[in-house]
Amino acid sequence: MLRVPEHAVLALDFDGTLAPIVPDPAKARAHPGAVPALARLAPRLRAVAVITGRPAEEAVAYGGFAAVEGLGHLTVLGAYGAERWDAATGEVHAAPPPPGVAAVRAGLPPLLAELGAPEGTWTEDKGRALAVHTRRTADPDGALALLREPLAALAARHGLIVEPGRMVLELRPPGADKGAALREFVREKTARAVAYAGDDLGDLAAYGAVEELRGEGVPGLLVCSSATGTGESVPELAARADVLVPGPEGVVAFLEELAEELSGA
Ligand SMILES: O=P(O)(O)OC[C@H]1O[C@H](O[C@H]2O[C@H](CO)[C@@H](O)[C@H](O)[C@H]2O)[C@H](O)[C@@H](O)[C@@H]1O
Repeated sequence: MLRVPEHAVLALDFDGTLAPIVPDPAKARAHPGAVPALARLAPRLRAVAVITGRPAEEAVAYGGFAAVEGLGHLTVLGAYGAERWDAATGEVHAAPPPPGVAAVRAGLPPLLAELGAPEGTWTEDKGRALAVHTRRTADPDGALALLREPLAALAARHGLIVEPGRMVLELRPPGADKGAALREFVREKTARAVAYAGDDLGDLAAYGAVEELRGEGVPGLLVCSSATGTGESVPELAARADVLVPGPEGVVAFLEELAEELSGA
């Protein structure tokens, strides 16, 4: 990446990587240093993308990514790649959600009541997916264990899959993942090097894409935004990463360092 920055794609996850984890998903915001660091870096790279499980428009708003000098060509791939926002147009492109999403939306409240989902269980309606969060319950891991199988069964009945994450089970359509989204973005930009930073299970697919690209001769760098000490780290991600940094603060420091190196290049 440092050797051919003008041919390199940098892609990053949002929650837990660019934005610190907070109890209320609606209050998540990019680390204050994230946008300035990306704005310094982006003009020196082929392209920069944020690849997230969030709806694209929400990630743009919570990230503060719109109308930023230096980020005029940023792309946000939301809903695991099913939605796309480009800073150059300010438009979001997405296919309509499949009908199974409406069926799951209707089926979730009675199922959660029937299961006795503990107080604090909260459903985030993302339009094309429903995410059931347990972070605000007294026992988040216990609540996840209680809900995991019944939610998987509900999702399967309506043609959806369950995407597990940090204190969340997301019921979403199959067919998109961060790996496919990253591969397609690298192809579109005809990039010759790639770096990806993530923190959660949903990022493993993007790690896989970078590893595949390496096999095809495209140099790749894997960065893990580690949640060490929180009980939420993903050992598989950490084991496959080239660089381990302590959460969004560490990611920002890493981006700043990279920007510094490239400004001297
Ligand atoms: O792909 P990402 O950008 O990492 O998005 C994954 C999910 O992130 C959000 O949930 C996570 O962050 C919340 C805010 O810090 C936190 O409260 C929650 O426990 C985490 O799982 C978001 O709410 C989900 O919709 C995203 O799919």
